[in-house]
Amino acid sequence: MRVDFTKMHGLGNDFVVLDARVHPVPAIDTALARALADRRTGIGCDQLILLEPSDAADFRMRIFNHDGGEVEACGNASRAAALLHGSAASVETSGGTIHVEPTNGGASVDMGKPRFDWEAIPLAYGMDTAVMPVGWEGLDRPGAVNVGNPHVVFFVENTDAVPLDVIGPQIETDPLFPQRINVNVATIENRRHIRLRVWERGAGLTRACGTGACATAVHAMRRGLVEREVTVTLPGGDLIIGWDDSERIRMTGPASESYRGSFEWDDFA
Ligand SMILES: N[C@H](CCC[C@H](N)C(=O)O)C(=O)O
Repeated sequence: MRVDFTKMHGLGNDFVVLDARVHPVPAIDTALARALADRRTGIGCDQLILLEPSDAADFRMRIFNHDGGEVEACGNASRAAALLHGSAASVETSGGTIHVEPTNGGASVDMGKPRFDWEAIPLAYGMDTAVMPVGWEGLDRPGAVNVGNPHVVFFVENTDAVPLDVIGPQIETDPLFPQRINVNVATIENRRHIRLRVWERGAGLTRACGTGACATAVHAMRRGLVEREVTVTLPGGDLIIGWDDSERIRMTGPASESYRGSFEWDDFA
């Protein structure tokens, strides 16, 4: 069976998007998602995105990481879905319902409210998630937050000096995080600017992580380090994150379509 796809990205965090609202898409399992995402033998992407009809929202978005695991949220893909959809929409995800709105060259997304309690992250045992009494190889006292998916946030003097390719997977898979975790290392440049690098759960180092930018921004705000609207500079570019009195996080940034293609499903099944 031939299946159409759209190759998209948000600041270089790239996706293969399948749209089951316009053509049939067979069931996706971990092995198939991993095979499609493989950059040598598959189409290649950080995340495989499946759009489907929804009874609870304008459409549903399912997210499969590079390792094939299905996860709850993907900020950059939310903007790509908005671009593809072409108008404002509510989007059902397993991490909650978000609201997307296309803008000139990208989209603005209401990512909902962050959750800070340890059971919501989740952590394996209770602790203060604002400044956690834990550390790994020189990275310590992080914050943790769930923004649809789980994140741990470290503030450091210089993000480029952190061997994130080495320490990221150690933290991602630490037993403290029963569902693993996305690892953010951030430098506060000033009260309106954060520099961020992310080791993503199930995908590794990516050019950008939308939920990571949201998690990092709200932690910096919670600690009083930045204003309630900041620019977050990732290796792939900038996102604007706001967190207003409604407690809902708003992320604004670019999204792009790279090309369209099709593949033989049975070649990967
Ligand atoms: N690796 C993330 C999913 C993708 C998040 C990232 N691509 C984004 O833009 O938010 C996780 O396992 O929760």
